[in-house]
Amino acid sequence: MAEPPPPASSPWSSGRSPARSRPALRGGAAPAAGAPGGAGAARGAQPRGMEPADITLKLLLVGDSAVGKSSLLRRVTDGTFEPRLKPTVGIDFKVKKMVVQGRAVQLAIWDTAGQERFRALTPSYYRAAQGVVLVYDVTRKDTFTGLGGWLKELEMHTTNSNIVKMLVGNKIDKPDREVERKEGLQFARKHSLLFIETSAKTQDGVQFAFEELVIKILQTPALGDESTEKKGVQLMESSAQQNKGFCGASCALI
Ligand SMILES: Nc1nc2c(ncn2[C@@H]2O[C@H](COP(=O)(O)OP(=O)(O)OP(=O)(O)O)[C@@H](O)[C@H]2O)c(=O)[nH]1
Repeated sequence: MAEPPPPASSPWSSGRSPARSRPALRGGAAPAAGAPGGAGAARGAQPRGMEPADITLKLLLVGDSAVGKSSLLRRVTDGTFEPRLKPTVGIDFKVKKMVVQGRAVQLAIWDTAGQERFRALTPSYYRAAQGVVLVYDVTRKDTFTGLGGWLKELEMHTTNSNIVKMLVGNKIDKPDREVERKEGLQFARKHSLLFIETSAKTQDGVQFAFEELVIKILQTPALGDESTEKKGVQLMESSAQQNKGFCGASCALI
């Protein structure tokens, strides 16, 4: 079925991601924050049974290269996992529609490249984000020790002082853990972050992480208010009921 017609000025135009291998940004020609570079609008007949989204939220995924940001994005939006995913070039973007606490929410999730050579591209994307998912790999200590740098970068570039930050320790399915859960929890407490451990491979904690982030954003008045405009975006699915109530060993939200 065709994607719904987007509003002319909507940044969430197509719900489709630019090709993963295509640099979304080149030569400093960054699209405005909130506007996916080159994402064309897929126009078509409005499917039956859709409800308009109450809220649109912009979320960012940041963290070192290969920690699993794109895999988390794929898992939460498509329900898939690719064992040999290529590194993100520039910026990737996908839309996730969910119902959280009875409210139709549309998430525009931006996946930034972790590789150093793309770092200069990302600051403009931090603008107007309501939530950030800061990801490290529990099997690579260096990705954990580097978190301070990511927090500094967030402080420097985010325009929203109330932005909700979630720390995610990913790849808990792997046996060779280098970062204990309690270390992640301590770091999260120290920096007032939500915290959860996940596996994009097995999907443990993934849906729950995004739901909790959304709930926290909705509970933050300055963020909830500015994002509650109806933007005419249509919902085609409601997936928030999946994994409802998941809170296994990996879950520790503060
Ligand atoms: N076992 C396991 N492998 C994972 C998991 N998440 C991601 N991977 C793998 O780790 C590799 C890197 O994952 P990506 O999702 O591309 O990492 P990224 O953080 O987006 O990397 P950049 O695009 O370079 O910033 C891929 O081969 C994934 O298949 C996980 O939860 N468990």
